[in-house]
Amino acid sequence: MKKSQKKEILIEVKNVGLTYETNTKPIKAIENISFQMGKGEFLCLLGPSGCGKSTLLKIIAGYLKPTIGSCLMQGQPIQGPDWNRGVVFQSPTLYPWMSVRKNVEFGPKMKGFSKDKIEKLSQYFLEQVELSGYADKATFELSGGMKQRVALARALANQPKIILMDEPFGALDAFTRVNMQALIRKIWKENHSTMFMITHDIDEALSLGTRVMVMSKSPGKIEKEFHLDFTYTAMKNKYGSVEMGEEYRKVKEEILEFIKGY
Ligand SMILES: Nc1ncnc2c1ncn2[C@@H]1O[C@H](COP(=O)(O)OP(=O)(O)OP(=O)(O)O)[C@@H](O)[C@H]1O
Repeated sequence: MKKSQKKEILIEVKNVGLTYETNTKPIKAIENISFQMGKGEFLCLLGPSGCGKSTLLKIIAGYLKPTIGSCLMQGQPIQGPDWNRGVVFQSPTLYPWMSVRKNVEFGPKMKGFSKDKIEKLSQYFLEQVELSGYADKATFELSGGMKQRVALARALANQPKIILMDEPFGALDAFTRVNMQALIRKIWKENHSTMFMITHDIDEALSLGTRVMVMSKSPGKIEKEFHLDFTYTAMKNKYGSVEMGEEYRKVKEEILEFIKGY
């Protein structure tokens, strides 16, 4: 794509704010958030605990309605959850009574696809998350990292236009986490996906995101934004790791400096 060509806008968040009504006092979680997401972007969202990251993700997913402002997908208001947006949470919510394969096939089945298409989809995405050999296992037989890969395959099999991930690797050990990062980068590249990911890990954000946004403490607002290409250099690297050069250190320090203020 030529640089002068504009990317197709997938998500538009316009002056969004959300206040939770509680039994005691209202809690203003986020306010005045506006941004657009283009097709193919990998956006990572960082911010201090409680600043409203999950609230924003749930609004984009369609689980919550903003108190003020609007959220659009391809120009249409987001009215509720739908197949266009796949969601992956920190703790994979799999159906424990179903096999790995059945978990992945659940969405395509609900969409009424033919048996042949359902099988093709589950086979393809189980291969992508490197779990073909575990298709007939029960999900309780899997490790945490494997369960998260099933959750990812299940979200991908619904062929959403965007995947929203809330701290997807937060519960995993450091080794598994690094492998999952390489896997998600590969999936993003191979499928030309659009990704929105919440993380607490600055290195994770910098090494995956083509764009990183940093939020301030509650009520959360977007305070900083970076357009990055470290993830592309990691793809070229034999070991799939990012070169932490001068530019990387500069961005990381700027984010650390900002977060230290909270
Ligand atoms: N259902 C709810 N009812 C009332 N308040 C809520 C609800 N969900 C979240 N909050 C409050 O809204 C604010 C933002 O919460 P949110 O979970 O969006 O933040 P977060 O940045 O994702 O946090 P963390 O990084 O710790 O997961 C917090 O003050 C939280 O206590």
